[in-house]
Amino acid sequence: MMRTLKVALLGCGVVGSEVARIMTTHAADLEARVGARVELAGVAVRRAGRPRPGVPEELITTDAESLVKRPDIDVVVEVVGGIEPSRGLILSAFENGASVVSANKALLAADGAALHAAAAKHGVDLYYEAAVAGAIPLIRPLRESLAGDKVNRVLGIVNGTTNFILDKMDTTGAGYSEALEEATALGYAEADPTADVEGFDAAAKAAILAGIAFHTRVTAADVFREGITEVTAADIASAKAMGCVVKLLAICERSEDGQSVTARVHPAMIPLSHPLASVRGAYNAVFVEADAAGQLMFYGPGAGGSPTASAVLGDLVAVCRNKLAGSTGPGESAYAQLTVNPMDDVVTRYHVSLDVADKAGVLAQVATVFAEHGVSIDTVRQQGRDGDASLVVVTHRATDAALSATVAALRTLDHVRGVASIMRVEGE
Ligand SMILES: NC(=O)C1=CN([C@@H]2O[C@H](COP(=O)(O)OP(=O)(O)OC[C@H]3O[C@@H](n4cnc5c(N)ncnc54)[C@H](O)[C@@H]3O)[C@@H](O)[C@H]2O)C=CC1
Ligand SMILES: N[C@@H](CC=O)C(=O)O
Ligand code: NA
Repeated sequence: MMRTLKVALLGCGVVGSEVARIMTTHAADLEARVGARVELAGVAVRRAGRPRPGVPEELITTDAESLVKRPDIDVVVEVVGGIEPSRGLILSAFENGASVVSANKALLAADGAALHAAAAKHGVDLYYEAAVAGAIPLIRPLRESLAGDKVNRVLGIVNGTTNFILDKMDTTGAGYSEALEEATALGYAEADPTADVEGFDAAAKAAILAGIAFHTRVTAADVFREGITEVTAADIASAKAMGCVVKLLAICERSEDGQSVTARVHPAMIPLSHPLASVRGAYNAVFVEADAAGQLMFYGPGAGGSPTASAVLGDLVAVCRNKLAGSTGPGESAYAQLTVNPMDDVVTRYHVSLDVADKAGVLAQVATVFAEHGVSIDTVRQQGRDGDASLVVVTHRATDAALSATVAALRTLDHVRGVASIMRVEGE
C-alpha cells in the first residue's frame, strides 16, 4: 500500500498560500516523484476566519505548537519568518522526529548552527533552498554539486525588493517610496521592509552563502552591511554619467592566502557591460567562482510567492524522499573554520562625491589628502555651481580602512563643505 507523508504548514501568507496551492494542484505529480502521498495535514495561521482559497477550513489552526507536536507529522514547512516563534517551532518539530523545510534566512543566519545540530541529533533534515535567492537553485548546487571544488568567491544580487526599487529609480525615475510600495504590494518585501532596504535580508543571505561556500560558520553579525536608504537620485545619475548602474551587492570572498574570508553587502556602482547590470526588477543573479569549475552564474526570480514556493516544494520532495529511504541529506559543514575578516581589510574602488568651494587650489588640497593616505586617484570630475562645486573622485583599488581615513581627513578641510556620498565601484 502507498505510504502517506503528512506535512504541517506554518504560515499561510505570500509564500505559504502558494505552497498550499501547489501541493494541491501538483498532488499527483508529487506522489509519483516521491513514491508516497504527500498530504497537507494542517496549516497554522496567526488569525483564523480569513478566506484562504484552496485551503480546507478543517486544516486551519492557530495552535502551531500543537500542530508540530502531532505524532503523525513527518515534515514541517516553516514560512512564518522571524526568529521566534519560528525557532521554537522548528526545534519542537525536530524533537517530534519531523524534518523541516524553511524559507527563513533571518533565523538561519542568526542561529543556523544550533538548528543544524538539533536536526542532526534527531536524525532529520533541515533544508532551506528558498531562503536565498528565491526560486534560484543555489544552496543545493553549493552544498552538493560543488562539494568537491574550492569556492573562492560568491558575488551577486540577492535581494529582489532593493533590486526592484533601484531598477525603477534608474529606468523610470520613480521615487524611492513609490517603488518600495509597489515591491511590497507584489509580495517581494519582508513583513518589515526595513530588513530589505537596510540590507539585513541580503546580509543574512550572504552569511548563509559564505558559510556553505567556505565551510565556515558565518552569521549575519559577521557581514558588513549597508542598505540602499542613502542612495540618492544624484548617485544614480552620477553612475549613469560613468556608464554604470547602482546595485545592492552581496560579496563573499576568500583571501589570497586562502586562510580567511570577508562577507559584505552594500550598494555599488557596476559598469553597464557587467552581466549583473542587466538584472532587472525582483530578479536575482549570483556568480560563483571556484578553482576547478571557473565562473558559474545563477539567475532567476529572487522573490515573490510562487517562485519562492517552487524552491520550498523542491526541498519538500527531497526531504520526503530521504524520509522514505530512511536517510538524511547533508548537514552543516563548517570544518574549515576560516577567520572572517572585518570590512577594513576589503580592497575595492570608490566613488567619492564632495561639495567643495569653487576656489583655486581646492583640487590640489583634495588630491594631497588622497595621496597622503595611499589612495590613488583614477579620475576626477568637477562641476561648478554658484561659488560651490561638486567634485567626484573615483579611486583605484584601496583598503576600506584607507578610504575611511581619507574621508575623515577630507571632512576637516576648510574648502570641503561636505561629503555628499561614498559608493564602492565593483565589477571592473
Ligand atoms: N515573500 C518572498 O518573496 C520571500 C519570502 N521568504 C521568506 O519566507 C517567509 C515567509 O514570508 P512571506 O510569506 O513573504 O511572509 P508573510 O508575512 O506574507 O507570511 C507570513 C505569515 O505567517 C503568519 N504568522 C505569523 N506568526 C504566526 C504564528 N505564530 N503561527 C502561524 N502563522 C503565523 C502571518 O500572519 C503571515 O500570514 C519569511 O521567512 C521570508 O523571509 C523567502 C524568500 C522569498
Ligand atoms: N524580501 C526578500 C524576499 C526574498 O528573499 C527579497 O526582496 O529578496
Ligand atoms: Na534559492
